Amino acid sequence: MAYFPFFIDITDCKALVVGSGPIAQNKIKILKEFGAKVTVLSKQENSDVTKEFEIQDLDGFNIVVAATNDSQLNHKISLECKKRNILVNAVDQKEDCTFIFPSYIKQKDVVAAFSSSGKNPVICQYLKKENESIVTRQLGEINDRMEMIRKELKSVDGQTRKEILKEFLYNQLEK
Ligand SMILES: C[C@@]1(CC(=O)O)c2cc3[nH]c(cc4nc(cc5[nH]c(cc(n2)[C@H]1CCC(=O)O)[C@@](C)(CC(=O)O)[C@@H]5CCC(=O)O)C(CC(=O)O)=C4CCC(=O)O)c(CCC(=O)O)c3CC(=O)O
Ligand SMILES: NC(=O)C1=CN([C@@H]2O[C@H](COP(=O)(O)OP(=O)(O)OC[C@H]3O[C@@H](n4cnc5c(N)ncnc54)[C@H](O)[C@@H]3O)[C@@H](O)[C@H]2O)C=CC1
Repeated sequence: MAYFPFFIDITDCKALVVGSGPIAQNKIKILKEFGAKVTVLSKQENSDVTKEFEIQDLDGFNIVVAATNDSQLNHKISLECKKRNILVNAVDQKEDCTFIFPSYIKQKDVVAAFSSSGKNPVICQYLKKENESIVTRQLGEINDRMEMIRKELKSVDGQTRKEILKEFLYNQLEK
């Protein structure tokens, strides 16, 4: 079954990443790019908390990424998060994830995200590459401008508003 693409506001969510190797670093960068408050726990020095993981380390977090190289530990973290209704991603096992990271293009607040529902991340990378010429920086900037215009058009009837907004968008794209 395909996964449904919820877009979720994670600003100021408390995220815990267990592990600080290259795979964890990528997830940390992404979570921070979308405004989450990230704590990194691992046995390595390049973490906020340097220690062996224990279950009570999950206390107080809304999002957890199990990014260790120990698949049994990642599985254990996932089970505990599921019990506590904490969103969990395990980097080595799709079944241990209650959410997965897509491949995405972000231009300011415009976000295009691609998923294979965990079947084949390389397809996601292909889709990202193919769409980079459409999801441009310009589109991100136009989006900001259109937010203001849309607010000003609140009192205009729906159909007219839609037409004005579409025309504005296409005009801007031609510039
Ligand atoms: C389920 C998921 C969970 C999650 O991580 O969220 C997951 C799981 C796994 N990935 C594995 C391997 C690889 N993953 C990548 C790349 C990406 N993987 C990402 C997401 C996801 N990967 C989630 C599903 C997303 C979906 O399909 O919709 C991307 C999109 C997002 C990101 O991580 O940033 C990012 C591309 C971003 C970009 O470039 O834009 C590459 C390619 C590369 O390295 O270049 C490889 C090597 C090739 C291969 O093996 O396929 C393995 C085997 C691990 C092992 O060997 O042990 C597992 C475990 C398993 O399959 O169960
Ligand atoms: N989802 C994805 O896109 C991909 C996932 N992977 C998976 O990601 C896993 C991690 O990869 P890397 O970052 O390269 O691994 P790594 O070996 O560089 O890092 C492992 C990290 O886990 C920490 N760790 C291990 N046991 C711990 C414990 N008991 N308590 C606290 N911290 C602990 C280590 O201190 C280290 O920071 C791989 O084993 C692989 O299965 C690999 C490729 C892509």
